[in-house]
Amino acid sequence: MQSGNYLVGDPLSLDRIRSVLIRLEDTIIFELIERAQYAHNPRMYQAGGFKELQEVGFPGSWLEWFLKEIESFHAKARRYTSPDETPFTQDLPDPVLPPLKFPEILFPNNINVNQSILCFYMCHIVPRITSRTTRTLAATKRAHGITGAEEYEDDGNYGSAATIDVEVLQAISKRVHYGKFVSESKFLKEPKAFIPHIKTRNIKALEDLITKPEVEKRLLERLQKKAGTYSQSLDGSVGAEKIDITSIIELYESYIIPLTKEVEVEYLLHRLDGLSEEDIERLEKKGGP
Ligand SMILES: C=C(O[C@@H]1C=C(C(=O)O)C=C[C@H]1O)C(=O)O
Repeated sequence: MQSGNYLVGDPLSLDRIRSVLIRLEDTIIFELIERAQYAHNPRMYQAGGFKELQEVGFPGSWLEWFLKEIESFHAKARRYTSPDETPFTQDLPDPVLPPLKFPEILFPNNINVNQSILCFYMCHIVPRITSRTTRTLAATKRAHGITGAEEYEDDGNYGSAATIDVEVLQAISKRVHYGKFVSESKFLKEPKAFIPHIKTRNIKALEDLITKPEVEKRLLERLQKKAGTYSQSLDGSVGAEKIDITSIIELYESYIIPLTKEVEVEYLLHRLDGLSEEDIERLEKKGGP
């Protein structure tokens, strides 16, 4: 397994980049299993869902407040000076330490698709992965005479659930934005294949160039195995799986992979920005940035 730290080895080796994506699969699956142990708790995702937050001057949702507070601390610890970290929160504080000197691996860009990640996570993923726990909670409440709207979806574990939500979102964000490293690696391997389509902004041609169906197929097969193994109860009891495995496959197939490819294409569309014709010709002839 190659190091995930791009300061070690060839930072643009596609194999090394893919090994980082594979490691992030484990983080995402385990964190989703953790989140699935709590109910949906939909008020956590509603702006104004907690009057206590409004009273302290924060108009957003419980989860947005967690993201702001956690990312503000991480920003002071210079987390977002690293090119493989992308915040959800805007206007973060400056680091208390001078930024680390990272090698200029990526072409300058300000691609950030975290609002799309936040949207699909809250709207589609959380309700799906927590549905079993939510149903069990409702049955328990009914057994204690609590019926109607009070039955559903809320177990009050807002702090624990939001802490896990932030960890899942940060892992998904890192995975999706790693598409920039993937694109830089593929571009430098054969610039002349990409340059004409970048110049004509032929998105479909760029999508076809970066898409590797066999890699995606292997990923989904690996995910099925991993999710099946990780979600099993230790006693191997059937039906007590900790999470709906198909929800993890759907997360990747419908959201993570498509969004990663959108990041790859967006990065390529701006890969020649500011370069002179001579720079581009040099790229076409010899390769290299
Ligand atoms: C990330 C890559 O680029 C594309 C996106 C993939 C993904 O999001 O898993 C997999 C293969 C490619 O279609 C890659 O080539 O490894």
